[in-house]
Amino acid sequence: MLNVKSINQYYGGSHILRDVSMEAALGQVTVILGRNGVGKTTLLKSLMGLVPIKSGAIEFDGRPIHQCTPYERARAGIGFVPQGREIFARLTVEENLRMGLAYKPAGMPVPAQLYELFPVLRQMLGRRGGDLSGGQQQQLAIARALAAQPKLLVLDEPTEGIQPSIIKDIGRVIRMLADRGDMAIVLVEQYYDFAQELADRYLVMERGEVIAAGAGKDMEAAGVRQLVAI
Ligand SMILES: Nc1ncnc2c1ncn2[C@@H]1O[C@H](COP(=O)(O)OP(=O)(O)OP(=O)(O)O)[C@@H](O)[C@H]1O
Repeated sequence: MLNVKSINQYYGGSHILRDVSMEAALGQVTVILGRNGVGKTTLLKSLMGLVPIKSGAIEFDGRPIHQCTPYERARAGIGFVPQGREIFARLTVEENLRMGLAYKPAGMPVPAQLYELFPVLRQMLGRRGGDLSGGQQQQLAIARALAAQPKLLVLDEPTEGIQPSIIKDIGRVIRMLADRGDMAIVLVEQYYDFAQELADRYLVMERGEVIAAGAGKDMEAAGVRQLVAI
């Protein structure tokens, strides 16, 4: 589904991603862990085409996409939930959800299933995004990414600054989406227990490199908790 082959990325003269390779499969949650500043967000931005890579390749659904614009990648079926959520504060919840459909044919409805996943959004359709709590905004950001029914969902630290009950809800939704079997999920996460609970596969980054990877069930035994402890 997603195949990242030895990518290198630079910010100016700083070599940030160093020969990073990874895969994500349908029906699986692939978790990326690592301490602050190791390049996790940069890796996701490279997947989305928000920053250019200098070398390597990114294949999605069997075709190279690393030359494609972010718009083309979204159209190809990649949904992105950015760090910090990036909700449109002055637009309503419903308008935010419609933004997720921006590149779909005009008049396409917001999938009703989103309100089953996040019932709170249905109650708040007319409320401005900026007036929602952090947890509700996170749910809205995920729902907005899901509106276009992506084949790959990429999430950057969805638990950051969110209260425990909503973290649980978000975890349930991520598991459910993966178990449906028609979507691959890539999750960057610093909250170890949440990451471990969801991971089918994991990889750990340090200074722009992948230093460990394996099956989610082996994370504890492999000492990943210690690798990412601050
Ligand atoms: N726009 C930028 N210009 C220059 N350097 C940047 C830029 N964005 C990030 N960096 C640097 O790239 C490195 C990787 O940052 P990145 O945000 O990818 O790390 P991260 O693992 O996601 O960290 P965090 O968990 O804090 O979000 C850091 O050293 C950071 O300072």
